[in-house]
Amino acid sequence: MEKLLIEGGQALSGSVIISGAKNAALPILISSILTAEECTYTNVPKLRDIGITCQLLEQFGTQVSSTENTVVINAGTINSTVAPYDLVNRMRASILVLGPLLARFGHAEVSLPGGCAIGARPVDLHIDGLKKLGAKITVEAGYVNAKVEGRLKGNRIYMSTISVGATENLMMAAALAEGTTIIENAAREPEIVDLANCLNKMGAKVSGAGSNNIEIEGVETLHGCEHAIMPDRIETGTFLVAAAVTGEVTCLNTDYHLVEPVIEKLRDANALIEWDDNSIHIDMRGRELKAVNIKTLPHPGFPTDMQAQFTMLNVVANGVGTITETIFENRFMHVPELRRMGANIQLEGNTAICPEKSDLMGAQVVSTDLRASASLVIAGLVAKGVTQLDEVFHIDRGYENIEKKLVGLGAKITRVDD
Ligand SMILES: CC(=O)N[C@H]1[C@@H](OP(=O)(O)OP(=O)(O)OC[C@H]2O[C@@H](n3ccc(=O)[nH]c3=O)[C@H](O)[C@@H]2O)O[C@H](CO)[C@@H](O)[C@@H]1O
Ligand SMILES: C=C(OP(=O)(O)O)C(=O)O
Repeated sequence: MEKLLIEGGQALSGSVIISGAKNAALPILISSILTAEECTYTNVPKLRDIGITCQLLEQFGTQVSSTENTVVINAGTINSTVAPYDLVNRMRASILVLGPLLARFGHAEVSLPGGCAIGARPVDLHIDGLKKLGAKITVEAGYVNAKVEGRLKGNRIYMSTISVGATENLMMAAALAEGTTIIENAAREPEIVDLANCLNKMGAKVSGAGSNNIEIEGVETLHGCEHAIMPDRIETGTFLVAAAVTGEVTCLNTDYHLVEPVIEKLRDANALIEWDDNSIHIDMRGRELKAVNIKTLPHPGFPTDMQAQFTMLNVVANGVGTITETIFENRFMHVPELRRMGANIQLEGNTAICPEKSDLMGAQVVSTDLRASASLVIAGLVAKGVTQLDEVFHIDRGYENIEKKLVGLGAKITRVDD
């Protein structure tokens, strides 16, 4: 099992190149299912979840080739529409194949993703939305079986809960439906805009992505495309928080506008932030770090995927900081691990309160999920002594070369395998 050994106490300084966004790359790679022509994607991050997505696409019979950060997919050779448990189980976003497979082939059998460390994460909105488009869907023996006679039919779909994944699944399915679909109360995340832009390059007619109402005028076929994946706003935010507790960092190949909710909180924390067209500089040297108050919300609110990192920031900041998680019901798994390092965090329902600044000591801690691991790495950078982070595969789901990037900024981190 691989683990990270982090020797704390080094001031971070320098520049880091931000990778393409995992949460944009996953649906976009999956959207290649919608066409029999070749699609070329650049700025694809090399991540565990991207590897699993490629395996899943190959399982359907697609041809996938990758070099560095480019992935080329040809789904003209698909001969199966079954997404098996052993792959879906390894990555929840696999459920996103349901809409595209159904729209292009008229059938799909996709294993139900289970819950995960951060919550139950049901897929009812995906299923109900596809039913509104005319699919017949049953759930049996752990599989979602979906069928449609002829093409899906456009419809008005109101989402009772804002869901990123369901919005993406339905947008992809509706792209090949007959007639017009309107998704009301759609998610507005930037990754949805990136997916819509990519679909439009394939010949789809999607408008309104990034707003509450997305309109998709279905077309009969889609064609191949070339698309560069947007920068990862969560990786950007994670490096900004790492810098806020240790020194100064410039994030390159990113976009300030993607991280405005995070920047606002870093300014509340007393960070000096400067930015230009594709970089963001944060400097905390000689400044007092102040605890912040945060409530996670769907975009453009504060992202839940940055909650664990800011919980960690509050641990070492001056003053009282309060963080309320409203998206997932169990997203505080990092708290007991941070406590093992000496963090004073009180949990009251879905709120984590840091009443005062804590001095952290290195300890053996375990990753429970992706962003929890990121918060523990940041804790390790600040703590006295050595932190051993176990189950490190969680962080490899979403951070490309995490330890190499941090070492490039002056951190002392090694990966060991035993
Ligand atoms: C691959 C990807 O892009 N993952 C992101 C995506 O996850 P994901 O798309 O899974 O998250 P959703 O936006 O769907 O989930 C939001 C809330 O809706 C609930 N829900 C969702 C679907 C459904 O059918 N029924 C239902 O009740 C969920 O349990 C959750 O409480 O958005 C989350 C919220 O910003 C992020 O934390 C994840 O990083
Ligand atoms: C929760 C996340 O991802 P996923 O939806 O893939 O589990 C995340 O990126 O923080």
